[in-house]
Amino acid sequence: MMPSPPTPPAAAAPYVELRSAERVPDTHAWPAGPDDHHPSVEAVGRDAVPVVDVGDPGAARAVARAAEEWGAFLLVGHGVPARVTAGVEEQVARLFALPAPEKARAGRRPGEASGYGYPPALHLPKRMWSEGYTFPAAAVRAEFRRVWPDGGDEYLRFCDVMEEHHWEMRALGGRLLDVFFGALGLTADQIAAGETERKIRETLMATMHLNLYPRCPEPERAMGLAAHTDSGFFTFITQSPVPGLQLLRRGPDRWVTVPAPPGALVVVLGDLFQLLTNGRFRSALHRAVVNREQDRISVPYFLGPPADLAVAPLASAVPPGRKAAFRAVTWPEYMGVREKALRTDASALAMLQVEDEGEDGGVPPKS
Ligand SMILES: C=C1C[C@]23C[C@@]1(O)CC[C@H]2[C@@]12CCC[C@@](C)(C(=O)O1)[C@H]2[C@@H]3C(=O)O
Ligand SMILES: O=C(O)CCC(=O)C(=O)O
Ligand SMILES: [Fe+2]
Repeated sequence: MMPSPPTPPAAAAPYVELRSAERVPDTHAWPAGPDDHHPSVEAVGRDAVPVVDVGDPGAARAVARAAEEWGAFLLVGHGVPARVTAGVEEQVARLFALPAPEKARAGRRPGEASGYGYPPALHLPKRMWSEGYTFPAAAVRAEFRRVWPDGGDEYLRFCDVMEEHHWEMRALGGRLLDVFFGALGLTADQIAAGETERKIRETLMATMHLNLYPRCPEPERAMGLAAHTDSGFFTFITQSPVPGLQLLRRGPDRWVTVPAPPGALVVVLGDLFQLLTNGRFRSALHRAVVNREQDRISVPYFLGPPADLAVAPLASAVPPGRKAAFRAVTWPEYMGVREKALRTDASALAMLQVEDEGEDGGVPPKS
């Protein structure tokens, strides 16, 4: 689900050199849109972003609460070495610091899933104040030959670091998935014996999207990454210590700035997880804002089903005697539905909802 009305896509302009800009050019200046009518607030009191320690015996309960209320949380106690996270940020900064023609060698062409370029699923009237690079996490070595065709030390170092990050995140993804299953009420035995649960855990696919948000001379006129929900199951976001990620809290609607405590990963739930949990866990509307002083890097690691796996509500998430609230869909099908929904200002999840005695299927109102 994305909040903005359908708008003509921005002209396929190449990235402008954002770092040296003294003003925000017209192409990047965002008029006050629906998102901007909500105030941005600090993450304190009832707006404190939930923190979950994955090693805590009460983790499943904490995850259930956060997933129902926020669709997002900060994850600690995950065991990913700080050395790996620091290495990733260093390598991503180095990648984006390469001269423009070197990055352009890996430019993502229309219809391609990977490469240097704009977020593939956001079609917006204005450009965003960021640079991006998307690739399947398992294909880092093949992908980055496009940037460093001759291989060499820089290439090898980049790939080693990204691969180690991928292994850590993939293992953590499987572990957190079981915590989510526990949060739905499954016992350890049921999780171990469940055929669907096993299939989902074993086939989880990972995509990485590297984001650089350069510091901006007029941050209030620019947008780092426009408001969106992620489409997959869930996303781990490794972010630099510079805050910028915001989550939309409802009633009254307000943007909450997610803190960036050292070592914490942000977990954001996606639309297919809302569908998988029959609407019990919610995907989170989020965006990234920019600031005047510092560049910010974020490295989201998207986990979702393989392209040919149809995702339907888990039996354990459908209340006894009720029908599943959504029809089954594959990830590529869902992307198509979402694209169509965007053009008609509809909610993609609502389009997949199955009528059932008029009860709430768990789709939140469009913002
Ligand atoms: C796995 C994916 C999720 C994503 C589309 C993609 O194929 C690769 C990039 C991801 C991203 C990152 C920025 C925001 C977003 C909406 C977009 O346009 O590209 C997400 C996509 C998503 O979650 O649907
Ligand atoms: O920069 C961030 O923290 C968020 C990135 C994000 O939401 C995305 O790439 O999908
Ligand atoms: Fe996102």
